[in-house]
Amino acid sequence: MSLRYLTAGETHGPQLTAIIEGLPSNLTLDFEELNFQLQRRQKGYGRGRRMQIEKDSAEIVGGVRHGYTTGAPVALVVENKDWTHWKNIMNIEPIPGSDEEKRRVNRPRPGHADLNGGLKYNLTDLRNVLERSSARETAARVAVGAVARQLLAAFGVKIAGQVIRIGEIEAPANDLPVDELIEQTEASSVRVVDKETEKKMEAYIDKIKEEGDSIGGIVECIVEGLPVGLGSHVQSDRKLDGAIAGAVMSINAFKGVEIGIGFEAGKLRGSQVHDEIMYEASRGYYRASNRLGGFEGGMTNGMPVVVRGVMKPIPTLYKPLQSVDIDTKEPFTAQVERSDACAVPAACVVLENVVAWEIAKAFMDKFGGDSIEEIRANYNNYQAQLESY
Ligand SMILES: Cc1cc2nc3c(=O)[nH]c(=O)nc-3n(C[C@H](O)[C@H](O)[C@H](O)COP(=O)(O)O)c2cc1C
Ligand SMILES: C=C(O[C@@H]1CC(C(=O)O)=C[C@@H](OP(=O)(O)O)[C@H]1O)C(=O)O
Repeated sequence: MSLRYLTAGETHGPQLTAIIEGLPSNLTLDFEELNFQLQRRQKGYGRGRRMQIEKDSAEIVGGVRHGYTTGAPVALVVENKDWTHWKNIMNIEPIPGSDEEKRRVNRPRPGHADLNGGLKYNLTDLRNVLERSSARETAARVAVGAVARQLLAAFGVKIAGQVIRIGEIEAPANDLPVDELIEQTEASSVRVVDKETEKKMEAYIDKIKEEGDSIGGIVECIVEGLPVGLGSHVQSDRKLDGAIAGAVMSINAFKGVEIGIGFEAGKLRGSQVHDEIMYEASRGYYRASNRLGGFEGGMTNGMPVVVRGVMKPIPTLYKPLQSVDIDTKEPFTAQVERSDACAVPAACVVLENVVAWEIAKAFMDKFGGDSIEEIRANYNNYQAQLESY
Protein backbone atom coordinates (compact mmCIF):
# COMPACT_ATOMS: atom_id res chain seq x y z
CA MET A 1 0.00 0.00 0.00
CA SER A 2 1.30 3.36 -1.01
CA LEU A 3 1.45 6.08 1.63
CA ARG A 4 -1.55 8.39 1.65
CA TYR A 5 -3.19 10.95 3.91
CA LEU A 6 -6.29 13.06 4.31
CA THR A 7 -6.89 16.14 6.41
CA ALA A 8 -10.13 17.65 7.70
CA GLY A 9 -11.15 20.63 9.79
CA GLU A 10 -11.93 24.33 9.52
CA THR A 11 -9.62 27.19 10.44
CA HIS A 12 -11.96 28.43 13.19
CA GLY A 13 -13.38 25.00 14.06
CA PRO A 14 -12.28 22.98 17.10
CA GLN A 15 -9.36 21.15 15.49
CA LEU A 16 -7.56 19.93 12.40
CA THR A 17 -7.42 16.19 11.88
CA ALA A 18 -5.06 14.14 9.71
CA ILE A 19 -5.04 10.42 8.98
CA ILE A 20 -1.93 8.83 7.52
CA GLU A 21 -2.27 5.38 6.01
CA GLY A 22 0.53 3.03 4.93
CA LEU A 23 3.23 3.82 7.51
CA PRO A 24 5.33 0.81 8.50
CA SER A 25 5.29 -0.54 12.05
CA ASN A 26 8.14 -0.01 14.51
CA LEU A 27 8.96 3.54 13.44
CA THR A 28 9.92 5.42 16.62
CA LEU A 29 8.14 8.77 16.64
CA ASP A 30 9.85 11.69 18.32
CA PHE A 31 6.90 13.81 19.50
CA GLU A 32 9.11 16.75 20.36
CA GLU A 33 10.52 16.83 16.85
CA LEU A 34 6.99 16.60 15.42
CA ASN A 35 5.85 19.56 17.49
CA PHE A 36 9.05 21.45 16.66
CA GLN A 37 8.03 21.36 12.99
CA LEU A 38 4.58 22.74 13.89
CA GLN A 39 6.13 25.52 15.95
CA ARG A 40 8.53 26.42 13.12
CA ARG A 41 5.53 26.92 10.84
CA GLN A 42 4.00 29.41 13.26
CA LYS A 43 7.02 31.68 13.25
CA GLY A 44 8.13 34.33 10.82
CA TYR A 45 8.06 38.09 10.61
CA GLY A 46 4.87 39.53 9.10
CA ARG A 47 2.28 37.14 10.45
CA GLY A 48 -1.00 38.39 11.94
CA ARG A 49 -2.41 38.13 15.47
CA ARG A 50 -3.70 34.57 15.02
CA MET A 51 -0.23 33.14 15.50
CA GLN A 52 -0.08 34.68 18.97
CA ILE A 53 -3.25 32.81 19.92
CA GLU A 54 -2.25 29.38 18.57
CA LYS A 55 0.31 27.07 20.24
CA ASP A 56 0.37 24.27 17.70
CA SER A 57 1.13 20.76 18.85
CA ALA A 58 -0.06 17.42 17.52
CA GLU A 59 -1.89 14.91 19.63
CA ILE A 60 -1.62 11.39 18.24
CA VAL A 61 -4.94 9.59 18.63
CA GLY A 62 -4.35 6.41 16.64
CA GLY A 63 -1.71 4.08 15.20
CA VAL A 64 1.01 4.61 17.83
CA ARG A 65 1.68 2.79 21.13
CA HIS A 66 4.56 3.46 23.51
CA GLY A 67 6.15 5.78 20.95
CA TYR A 68 6.16 3.32 18.02
CA THR A 69 3.92 3.04 14.98
CA THR A 70 1.97 -0.23 14.86
CA GLY A 71 1.22 -0.29 11.13
CA ALA A 72 -2.32 0.96 11.74
CA PRO A 73 -3.41 4.34 10.33
CA VAL A 74 -1.84 7.17 12.29
CA ALA A 75 -4.38 9.79 13.36
CA LEU A 76 -3.24 13.26 14.42
CA VAL A 77 -5.15 16.17 15.90
CA VAL A 78 -4.02 19.81 16.05
CA GLU A 79 -6.21 21.98 18.28
CA ASN A 80 -7.37 25.44 17.18
CA LYS A 81 -7.07 27.53 20.33
CA ASP A 82 -8.90 30.35 18.56
CA TRP A 83 -12.03 28.17 18.42
CA THR A 84 -13.15 29.38 21.85
CA HIS A 85 -13.71 32.80 20.23
CA TRP A 86 -15.58 31.30 17.27
CA LYS A 87 -17.78 28.60 18.90
CA ASN A 88 -21.06 30.33 18.12
CA ILE A 89 -20.05 31.55 14.69
CA MET A 90 -18.90 28.02 13.78
CA ASN A 91 -21.76 26.17 15.50
CA ILE A 92 -22.65 22.88 13.82
CA GLU A 93 -26.24 22.98 15.14
CA PRO A 94 -28.68 25.22 13.25
CA ILE A 95 -29.03 28.32 15.39
CA PRO A 96 -31.32 31.16 14.44
CA GLY A 97 -29.06 34.11 13.98
CA SER A 98 -28.42 37.25 12.09
CA ASP A 99 -25.68 37.47 9.50
CA GLU A 100 -23.75 39.45 12.05
CA GLU A 101 -23.83 36.52 14.49
CA LYS A 102 -22.68 34.13 11.78
CA ARG A 103 -20.00 36.60 10.63
CA ARG A 104 -21.28 35.99 7.11
CA VAL A 105 -18.87 36.75 4.27
CA ASN A 106 -20.52 38.20 1.15
CA ARG A 107 -17.80 40.32 -0.48
CA PRO A 108 -15.31 37.85 -2.02
CA ARG A 109 -11.61 38.69 -1.74
CA PRO A 110 -9.75 38.77 -5.05
CA GLY A 111 -6.98 36.16 -4.92
CA HIS A 112 -8.71 33.98 -2.30
CA ALA A 113 -10.98 30.98 -2.90
CA ASP A 114 -14.15 32.84 -1.82
CA LEU A 115 -15.96 33.48 -5.11
CA ASN A 116 -14.97 30.28 -6.95
CA GLY A 117 -15.87 28.17 -3.92
CA GLY A 118 -19.21 29.96 -3.42
CA LEU A 119 -20.20 29.48 -7.06
CA LYS A 120 -19.02 25.85 -7.22
CA TYR A 121 -20.56 24.63 -3.94
CA ASN A 122 -23.61 26.92 -4.18
CA LEU A 123 -22.82 28.50 -0.82
CA THR A 124 -24.25 31.91 -0.08
CA ASP A 125 -22.08 32.41 3.01
CA LEU A 126 -18.53 32.56 1.71
CA ARG A 127 -17.27 31.77 5.21
CA ASN A 128 -18.02 28.14 4.34
CA VAL A 129 -15.32 28.40 1.65
CA LEU A 130 -12.89 30.52 3.63
CA GLU A 131 -12.92 28.17 6.60
CA ARG A 132 -11.44 25.30 4.64
CA SER A 133 -9.41 27.20 2.03
CA SER A 134 -7.48 28.93 4.82
CA ALA A 135 -3.82 27.99 5.07
CA ARG A 136 -4.55 26.90 8.63
CA GLU A 137 -4.84 23.50 6.91
CA THR A 138 -1.09 23.60 6.30
CA ALA A 139 -0.62 22.93 10.05
CA ALA A 140 -2.12 19.48 9.45
CA ARG A 141 0.04 19.00 6.36
CA VAL A 142 3.16 19.98 8.27
CA ALA A 143 2.26 17.42 10.98
CA VAL A 144 1.91 14.76 8.26
CA GLY A 145 5.18 15.85 6.61
CA ALA A 146 6.92 15.83 9.99
CA VAL A 147 6.05 12.15 10.40
CA ALA A 148 7.33 11.44 6.87
CA ARG A 149 10.48 13.35 7.73
CA GLN A 150 11.13 11.01 10.66
CA LEU A 151 10.80 7.97 8.40
CA LEU A 152 13.36 9.54 6.05
CA ALA A 153 15.64 10.60 8.92
CA ALA A 154 15.87 6.94 9.96
CA PHE A 155 17.70 6.44 6.62
CA GLY A 156 19.99 9.46 6.97
CA VAL A 157 17.94 11.94 4.93
CA LYS A 158 18.27 15.60 6.00
CA ILE A 159 16.03 18.49 4.93
CA ALA A 160 16.57 22.25 5.16
CA GLY A 161 14.81 25.32 3.81
CA GLN A 162 15.53 28.99 3.28
CA VAL A 163 13.80 32.13 2.10
CA ILE A 164 15.31 33.32 -1.17
CA ARG A 165 13.26 36.48 -1.73
CA ILE A 166 10.56 38.60 -0.13
CA GLY A 167 9.19 41.06 -2.68
CA GLU A 168 12.02 43.35 -3.79
CA ILE A 169 14.58 41.96 -1.31
CA GLU A 170 16.67 39.00 -2.40
CA ALA A 171 18.95 37.02 -0.07
CA PRO A 172 22.58 36.55 -1.23
CA ALA A 173 23.22 33.05 -2.61
CA ASN A 174 24.94 30.50 -0.38
CA ASP A 175 25.85 26.85 -0.70
CA LEU A 176 25.97 25.93 2.96
CA PRO A 177 25.73 22.25 3.85
CA VAL A 178 22.29 21.29 5.12
CA ASP A 179 23.24 21.08 8.83
CA GLU A 180 24.68 24.59 8.81
CA LEU A 181 21.77 25.95 6.80
CA ILE A 182 19.32 24.53 9.35
CA GLU A 183 21.23 26.14 12.23
CA GLN A 184 21.52 29.56 10.62
CA THR A 185 18.01 29.89 9.20
CA GLU A 186 16.46 28.68 12.45
CA ALA A 187 17.93 31.73 14.18
CA SER A 188 16.39 34.13 11.65
CA SER A 189 12.98 35.84 11.82
CA VAL A 190 12.67 35.50 8.03
CA ARG A 191 14.61 32.23 7.51
CA VAL A 192 17.63 33.74 5.80
CA VAL A 193 21.32 33.29 6.58
CA ASP A 194 22.46 36.87 6.02
CA LYS A 195 21.69 39.24 8.95
CA GLU A 196 21.69 42.39 6.76
CA THR A 197 19.08 40.80 4.51
CA GLU A 198 17.01 39.88 7.55
CA LYS A 199 16.92 43.53 8.67
CA LYS A 200 16.03 44.73 5.18
CA MET A 201 13.26 42.16 4.87
CA GLU A 202 11.77 43.08 8.25
CA ALA A 203 11.74 46.80 7.37
CA TYR A 204 10.25 46.03 3.97
CA ILE A 205 7.45 43.91 5.51
CA ASP A 206 6.72 46.74 8.01
CA LYS A 207 6.37 49.20 5.15
CA ILE A 208 4.08 46.90 3.16
CA LYS A 209 1.93 46.35 6.26
CA GLU A 210 1.69 50.07 7.05
CA GLU A 211 0.44 50.64 3.53
CA GLY A 212 -2.35 48.06 4.05
CA ASP A 213 -0.78 45.80 1.46
CA SER A 214 0.74 42.30 1.40
CA ILE A 215 3.78 40.61 -0.10
CA GLY A 216 4.96 37.19 -1.31
CA GLY A 217 8.31 35.70 -2.17
CA ILE A 218 10.41 32.68 -3.11
CA VAL A 219 11.36 29.78 -0.83
CA GLU A 220 13.77 26.88 -1.30
CA CYS A 221 14.06 23.39 0.12
CA ILE A 222 17.14 21.15 -0.03
CA VAL A 223 17.11 17.40 0.67
CA GLU A 224 20.39 15.56 1.23
CA GLY A 225 21.13 11.86 1.63
CA LEU A 226 18.71 10.37 -0.89
CA PRO A 227 19.66 7.26 -2.82
CA VAL A 228 19.65 7.18 -6.62
CA GLY A 229 16.40 5.89 -8.12
CA LEU A 230 13.47 7.24 -6.09
CA GLY A 231 10.66 7.80 -8.61
CA SER A 232 10.71 6.28 -12.07
CA HIS A 233 10.99 7.19 -15.75
CA VAL A 234 8.59 4.41 -16.85
CA GLN A 235 5.21 6.03 -16.18
CA SER A 236 4.24 9.69 -15.96
CA ASP A 237 2.58 9.36 -12.54
CA ARG A 238 5.70 7.71 -11.10
CA LYS A 239 7.99 10.65 -11.90
CA LEU A 240 8.97 12.01 -8.50
CA ASP A 241 9.89 15.48 -9.76
CA GLY A 242 6.36 15.71 -11.18
CA ALA A 243 4.79 14.60 -7.89
CA ILE A 244 6.86 17.13 -5.96
CA ALA A 245 5.90 19.92 -8.38
CA GLY A 246 2.20 19.06 -7.98
CA ALA A 247 2.49 19.00 -4.19
CA VAL A 248 4.31 22.33 -4.08
CA MET A 249 1.68 23.93 -6.30
CA SER A 250 -0.99 22.67 -3.91
CA ILE A 251 0.39 24.81 -1.07
CA ASN A 252 -1.91 27.80 -0.54
CA ALA A 253 -0.80 30.82 -2.57
CA PHE A 254 1.99 29.02 -4.48
CA LYS A 255 2.07 30.02 -8.15
CA GLY A 256 5.19 28.32 -9.46
CA VAL A 257 7.78 25.67 -8.78
CA GLU A 258 11.33 25.07 -9.98
CA ILE A 259 13.67 22.12 -9.58
CA GLY A 260 17.38 22.99 -9.63
CA ILE A 261 17.98 26.00 -11.87
CA GLY A 262 14.39 25.66 -13.10
CA PHE A 263 13.32 28.44 -15.48
CA GLU A 264 16.96 29.54 -15.95
CA ALA A 265 17.44 26.35 -17.99
CA GLY A 266 15.44 27.98 -20.78
CA LYS A 267 18.14 30.64 -21.24
CA LEU A 268 21.24 28.44 -21.24
CA ARG A 269 22.92 25.92 -23.56
CA GLY A 270 23.03 22.20 -22.90
CA SER A 271 26.72 22.40 -22.07
CA GLN A 272 25.90 25.01 -19.38
CA VAL A 273 23.05 23.02 -17.84
CA HIS A 274 23.74 19.28 -17.70
CA ASP A 275 25.70 17.92 -14.78
CA GLU A 276 28.74 15.89 -15.84
CA ILE A 277 29.01 12.31 -14.58
CA MET A 278 31.98 11.33 -12.39
CA TYR A 279 33.05 8.14 -10.60
CA GLU A 280 35.21 7.45 -7.55
CA ALA A 281 35.46 4.02 -5.96
CA SER A 282 34.74 5.44 -2.47
CA ARG A 283 31.75 7.50 -3.64
CA GLY A 284 30.37 5.64 -6.64
CA TYR A 285 28.81 7.75 -9.40
CA TYR A 286 28.25 11.44 -8.73
CA ARG A 287 27.83 14.73 -10.60
CA ALA A 288 30.36 17.52 -10.95
CA SER A 289 27.54 20.07 -10.42
CA ASN A 290 23.85 20.01 -9.45
CA ARG A 291 22.07 22.37 -11.82
CA LEU A 292 19.27 19.87 -12.41
CA GLY A 293 18.47 19.80 -8.69
CA GLY A 294 18.93 16.07 -8.12
CA PHE A 295 16.60 14.74 -10.85
CA GLU A 296 16.94 13.13 -14.27
CA GLY A 297 14.19 10.99 -15.81
CA GLY A 298 11.83 11.59 -12.91
CA MET A 299 14.30 9.77 -10.63
CA THR A 300 16.65 11.02 -7.96
CA ASN A 301 20.26 10.93 -9.14
CA GLY A 302 21.91 10.91 -5.71
CA MET A 303 22.66 14.63 -5.67
CA PRO A 304 20.75 16.88 -3.24
CA VAL A 305 17.17 17.59 -4.32
CA VAL A 306 16.65 21.35 -4.67
CA VAL A 307 13.08 22.66 -4.99
CA ARG A 308 11.93 26.27 -5.12
CA GLY A 309 8.42 27.64 -4.93
CA VAL A 310 7.00 31.12 -5.44
CA MET A 311 4.29 32.44 -3.16
CA LYS A 312 2.01 35.22 -4.35
CA PRO A 313 1.16 38.08 -1.97
CA ILE A 314 -1.51 37.33 0.66
CA PRO A 315 -4.98 38.00 -0.85
CA THR A 316 -6.62 39.68 2.17
CA LEU A 317 -5.70 43.37 2.06
CA TYR A 318 -6.38 45.86 4.84
CA LYS A 319 -6.76 48.39 2.00
CA PRO A 320 -9.08 46.10 0.05
CA LEU A 321 -9.36 45.79 -3.72
CA GLN A 322 -12.55 46.19 -5.69
CA SER A 323 -15.04 43.32 -5.52
CA VAL A 324 -18.78 42.69 -5.89
CA ASP A 325 -21.39 42.16 -3.16
CA ILE A 326 -22.88 38.73 -3.95
CA ASP A 327 -26.27 39.80 -2.51
CA THR A 328 -26.77 43.06 -4.40
CA LYS A 329 -24.27 42.47 -7.27
CA GLU A 330 -23.19 46.06 -6.64
CA PRO A 331 -19.49 46.98 -6.71
CA PHE A 332 -18.02 46.95 -3.21
CA THR A 333 -14.59 46.66 -1.68
CA ALA A 334 -13.57 43.13 -0.64
CA GLN A 335 -14.14 41.78 2.86
CA VAL A 336 -11.37 42.45 5.36
CA GLU A 337 -10.63 39.51 7.65
CA ARG A 338 -7.78 39.34 10.16
CA SER A 339 -4.75 38.47 8.08
CA ASP A 340 -1.02 38.02 7.69
CA ALA A 341 0.86 40.66 5.68
CA CYS A 342 3.61 38.20 4.74
CA ALA A 343 3.74 34.45 5.41
CA VAL A 344 6.77 33.58 3.29
CA PRO A 345 8.93 32.23 6.20
CA ALA A 346 6.03 30.01 7.32
CA ALA A 347 5.49 28.87 3.73
CA CYS A 348 9.15 27.78 3.66
CA VAL A 349 8.42 25.32 6.49
CA VAL A 350 5.31 24.11 4.67
CA LEU A 351 7.41 23.56 1.54
CA GLU A 352 9.98 21.46 3.42
CA ASN A 353 7.36 19.22 4.95
CA VAL A 354 5.29 18.82 1.79
CA VAL A 355 8.44 17.82 -0.12
CA ALA A 356 9.33 15.40 2.72
CA TRP A 357 5.95 13.72 2.31
CA GLU A 358 6.34 13.20 -1.47
CA ILE A 359 9.85 11.81 -1.03
CA ALA A 360 8.74 9.49 1.79
CA LYS A 361 5.96 8.22 -0.46
CA ALA A 362 8.45 7.43 -3.24
CA PHE A 363 10.76 5.89 -0.63
CA MET A 364 7.97 3.56 0.51
CA ASP A 365 7.10 2.73 -3.12
CA LYS A 366 10.71 1.65 -3.65
CA PHE A 367 11.62 -0.04 -0.36
CA GLY A 368 8.08 -0.73 0.85
CA GLY A 369 7.53 -3.16 3.67
CA ASP A 370 5.18 -3.50 6.61
CA SER A 371 7.80 -2.94 9.29
CA ILE A 372 10.78 -0.63 9.51
CA GLU A 373 13.00 -3.76 9.69
CA GLU A 374 11.66 -5.05 6.38
CA ILE A 375 12.24 -1.65 4.77
CA ARG A 376 15.78 -1.51 6.14
CA ALA A 377 16.59 -4.93 4.70
CA ASN A 378 15.27 -3.82 1.28
CA TYR A 379 17.20 -0.56 1.54
CA ASN A 380 20.46 -2.30 2.48
CA ASN A 381 20.02 -4.82 -0.30
CA TYR A 382 19.58 -2.01 -2.84
CA GLN A 383 22.63 -0.16 -1.48
CA ALA A 384 24.67 -3.33 -2.03
CA GLN A 385 23.33 -3.56 -5.59
CA LEU A 386 24.31 0.07 -6.24
CA GLU A 387 27.79 -0.51 -4.82
CA SER A 388 28.44 -3.49 -7.07
CA TYR A 389 27.13 -1.76 -10.22
C1 LIG B 1 1.39 29.98 5.70
C2 LIG B 1 0.34 30.70 4.90
C3 LIG B 1 -0.39 31.72 5.53
C4 LIG B 1 -1.37 32.41 4.81
N1 LIG B 1 -2.05 33.42 5.43
C5 LIG B 1 -3.01 34.09 4.77
C6 LIG B 1 -3.73 35.16 5.40
O1 LIG B 1 -3.50 35.50 6.56
N2 LIG B 1 -4.67 35.79 4.67
C7 LIG B 1 -4.96 35.44 3.39
O2 LIG B 1 -5.82 36.04 2.77
N3 LIG B 1 -4.29 34.44 2.77
C8 LIG B 1 -3.33 33.76 3.43
N4 LIG B 1 -2.66 32.74 2.78
C9 LIG B 1 -2.96 32.45 1.38
C10 LIG B 1 -4.33 31.83 1.17
O3 LIG B 1 -4.52 30.71 2.01
C11 LIG B 1 -4.49 31.40 -0.31
O4 LIG B 1 -4.16 32.45 -1.15
C12 LIG B 1 -5.92 30.95 -0.57
O5 LIG B 1 -6.16 29.70 0.08
C13 LIG B 1 -6.28 30.79 -2.06
O6 LIG B 1 -5.57 29.75 -2.65
P1 LIG B 1 -4.49 29.99 -3.81
O7 LIG B 1 -3.78 31.26 -3.47
O8 LIG B 1 -3.59 28.80 -3.73
O9 LIG B 1 -5.20 30.10 -5.10
C14 LIG B 1 -1.65 32.06 3.46
C15 LIG B 1 -0.91 31.03 2.85
C16 LIG B 1 0.08 30.36 3.56
C17 LIG B 1 0.87 29.27 2.88
C1 LIG C 1 -4.38 30.21 10.91
C2 LIG C 1 -3.32 30.23 10.10
O1 LIG C 1 -3.18 31.06 9.04
C3 LIG C 1 -4.31 31.76 8.59
C4 LIG C 1 -4.34 31.60 7.10
C5 LIG C 1 -5.35 32.47 6.48
C6 LIG C 1 -5.72 32.18 5.10
O2 LIG C 1 -6.66 32.84 4.60
O3 LIG C 1 -5.08 31.35 4.44
C7 LIG C 1 -5.89 33.54 7.17
C8 LIG C 1 -5.54 33.88 8.57
O4 LIG C 1 -6.54 33.35 9.42
P1 LIG C 1 -7.20 34.18 10.62
O5 LIG C 1 -8.16 35.14 9.97
O6 LIG C 1 -7.88 33.19 11.50
O7 LIG C 1 -6.09 34.90 11.32
C9 LIG C 1 -4.22 33.24 8.97
O8 LIG C 1 -3.99 33.39 10.34
C10 LIG C 1 -2.18 29.34 10.30
O9 LIG C 1 -1.26 29.41 9.46
O10 LIG C 1 -2.18 28.54 11.25
